[in-house]
Amino acid sequence: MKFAVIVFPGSNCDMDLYYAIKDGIKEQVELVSYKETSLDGYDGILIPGGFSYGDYLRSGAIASHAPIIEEVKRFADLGKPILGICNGFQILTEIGLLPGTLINNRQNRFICEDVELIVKNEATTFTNKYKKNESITLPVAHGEGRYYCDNKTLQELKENNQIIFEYTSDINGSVGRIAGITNKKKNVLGMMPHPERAIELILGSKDGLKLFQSMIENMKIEVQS
Ligand SMILES: NC(=O)CC[C@H](N)C(=O)O
Repeated sequence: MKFAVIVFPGSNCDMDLYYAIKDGIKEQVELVSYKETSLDGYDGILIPGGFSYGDYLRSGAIASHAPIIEEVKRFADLGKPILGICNGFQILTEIGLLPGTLINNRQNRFICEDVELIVKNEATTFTNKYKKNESITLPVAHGEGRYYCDNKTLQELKENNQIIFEYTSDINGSVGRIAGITNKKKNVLGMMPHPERAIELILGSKDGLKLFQSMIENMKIEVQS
């Protein structure tokens, strides 16, 4: 199994993700430039956190026009797994692979802290090593992390079980305390908290590890079938 971590100008969690895969689940991983136009040979795509293009215009807005994006969309259409964390989540909403958007935190400042989340849907490629409603702790570090969508979209997210992670308290004003969602097909996950920064206890939590373990297990099953 081989993962690609897509690197944009201003990505700054790319190496965290790289090591989460290399050392956390001991699988192959390569950094792939935003200038590339092919993702052939990769089984999973990871879009890291950071400040792509300095978050100018809106976080993720300029990255959504990068050369690699058409290929990310093609990969999603094929049903292959894509995980976007923080700025990665912002990019996934900008390119329309996930509904809604991320806007300034209600408190209008950057927040950086460990937060408690509930795993609302454990029956996905990304979460099936967790228990339903399991409480986990992951760090957040964002200024534009407030998930927003209209009521109709929120209803659809609920009906299709697309809400994957929910904050236990209202940390930034997100609609429905949403911390992470998937697309309808459930092969694209976007989340604001950082599982790649919580893969060993020395980092304060290893609650993020099961996410990568779930992904790899399901990717292997998919390839065998
Ligand atoms: N850690 C990150 O990805 C930062 C996210 C982002 N660009 C923000 O501040 O909203």
